[in-house]
Amino acid sequence: MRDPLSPADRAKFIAARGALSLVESGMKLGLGTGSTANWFVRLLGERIRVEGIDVVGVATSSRTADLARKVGIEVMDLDEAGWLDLTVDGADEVDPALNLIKGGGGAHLQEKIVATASDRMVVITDDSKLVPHLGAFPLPVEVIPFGWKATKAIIEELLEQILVGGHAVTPRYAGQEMFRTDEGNYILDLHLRQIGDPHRLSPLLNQVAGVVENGLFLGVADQVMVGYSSGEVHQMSDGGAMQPAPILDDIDELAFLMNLVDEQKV
Ligand SMILES: O=C(CO)[C@H](O)[C@H](O)COP(=O)(O)O
Repeated sequence: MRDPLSPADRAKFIAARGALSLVESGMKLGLGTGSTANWFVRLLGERIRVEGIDVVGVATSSRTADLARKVGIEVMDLDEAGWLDLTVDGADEVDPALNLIKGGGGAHLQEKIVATASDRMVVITDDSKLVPHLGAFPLPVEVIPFGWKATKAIIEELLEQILVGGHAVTPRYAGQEMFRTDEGNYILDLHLRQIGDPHRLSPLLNQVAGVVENGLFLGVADQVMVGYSSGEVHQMSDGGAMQPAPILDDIDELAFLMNLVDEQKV
């Protein structure tokens, strides 16, 4: 039978399934944002439906909160939850030291707060996001709207001082309007090609007045689940070592996916 998922979605789906095996009843979970994290949220809803496990979720965006409630996950805010057992989220780039670029969906501020308020952060990704060095993906920086052009100019000057040319800073748009984060802020995308020293760049960016948070997640992720379109999933640990990950077999995958197809979600 033809797979209802495209190869790209199969890889994201299987990474999310790999992380599902880390969830235990009683956990407080951070729920990431983006197409890969959405698979995890849908699968978690299915596990709650089938097994009746008792978990609560803290969403990293209003989009994720809406989806989580829809699939039957109890959603709390972070202050109510206090501290989280596990956060599962996607990424735009992952290097062998498990450093990340996030914020392609513009949610990296809440994502970073939630991930760092968790005992463990597990990244779910397809293999296309694995890179030897961060920086080919534009680095998102959330800035407050007040004086954002001045903030942008200072970031450009900073990049000029610490990088060897060839970079650009572009405001993110959603159609004709500037993209707004859940906090009402703007995103500047830094086109850097390669980030030589992310540990140096991250605090420098965050020191600029008007910058709220950048999308570098350094030393935040504990583990990475890498999904492949072949249906395999591997766990990557710090240093880039890979080993096959277990998959829970208590979800009727075909029925779950066909249901989404019927609802035209796939
Ligand atoms: O950081 C994010 C949102 O701010 C996402 O996790 C990242 O953009 C990956 O998204 P996707 O799973 O859709 O490729």
